[in-house]
Amino acid sequence: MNWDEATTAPSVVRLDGVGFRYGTGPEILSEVSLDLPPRSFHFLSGPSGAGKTTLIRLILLSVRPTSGELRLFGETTADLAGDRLTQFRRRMGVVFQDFRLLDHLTTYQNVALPLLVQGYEEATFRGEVVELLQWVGLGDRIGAMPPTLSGGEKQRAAIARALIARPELILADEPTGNVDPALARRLLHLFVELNRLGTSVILATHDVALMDQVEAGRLILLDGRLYHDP
Ligand SMILES: Nc1ncnc2c1ncn2[C@@H]1O[C@H](COP(=O)(O)OP(=O)(O)OP(=O)(O)O)[C@@H](O)[C@H]1O
Repeated sequence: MNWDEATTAPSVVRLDGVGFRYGTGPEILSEVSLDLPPRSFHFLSGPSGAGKTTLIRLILLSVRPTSGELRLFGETTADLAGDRLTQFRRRMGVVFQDFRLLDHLTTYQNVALPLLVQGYEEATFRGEVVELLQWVGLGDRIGAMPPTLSGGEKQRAAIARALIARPELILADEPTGNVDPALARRLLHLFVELNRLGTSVILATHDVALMDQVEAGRLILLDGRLYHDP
């Protein structure tokens, strides 16, 4: 990237004074502002119930701000609907806390699903899916059904599925929960490597020891407010 591109590239995620409540419930997020440049890596932390998953759902456009503005890839998202909304969502990959793998499909089919849904022919991506599964260390579990995978294997399958369509932004909600510290470090390094290749990463975690291993921005949610460290 040359200097001109670096200075003009729009923020991947920008929130200005965003507030959010579920229905008529209490305000979960208040006056949240955030400006994440392309190719950045941020941890998102905060106590249980602070709103980390909610913030991720907002960025994924699964729920909409009750106040303030959310911009993605330099564009306002307030009026997105239909095909345009689908196009925006396809620019993001997500690893859910509970994996959300489909139990009746193999590991390979789960990871290939986002490409099938987008209308690609299997012959065009088969090698790529296998290569990605090998990259996340699941080369020998390609034909396995999710109920037979360990927690760590399910997490890696969910990570591979989030990456297969080469998203510009990846959101991962506790992707290293439920695995031992050594595997957590390996999974973290998958995200670091991905970030080196150009993808922006937001990784929600409670794990301070994990955050200490990577030099990255830290976003901290506390009482509905978002703090930046540094
Ligand atoms: N669909 C919903 N309807 C109403 N309230 C909700 C809903 N989802 C979450 N909440 C509430 O919003 C608040 C924030 O929840 P959220 O899951 O975003 O927190 P979190 O920081 O991700 O928590 P954890 O670390 O435990 O996963 C909590 O008080 C939760 O009870």
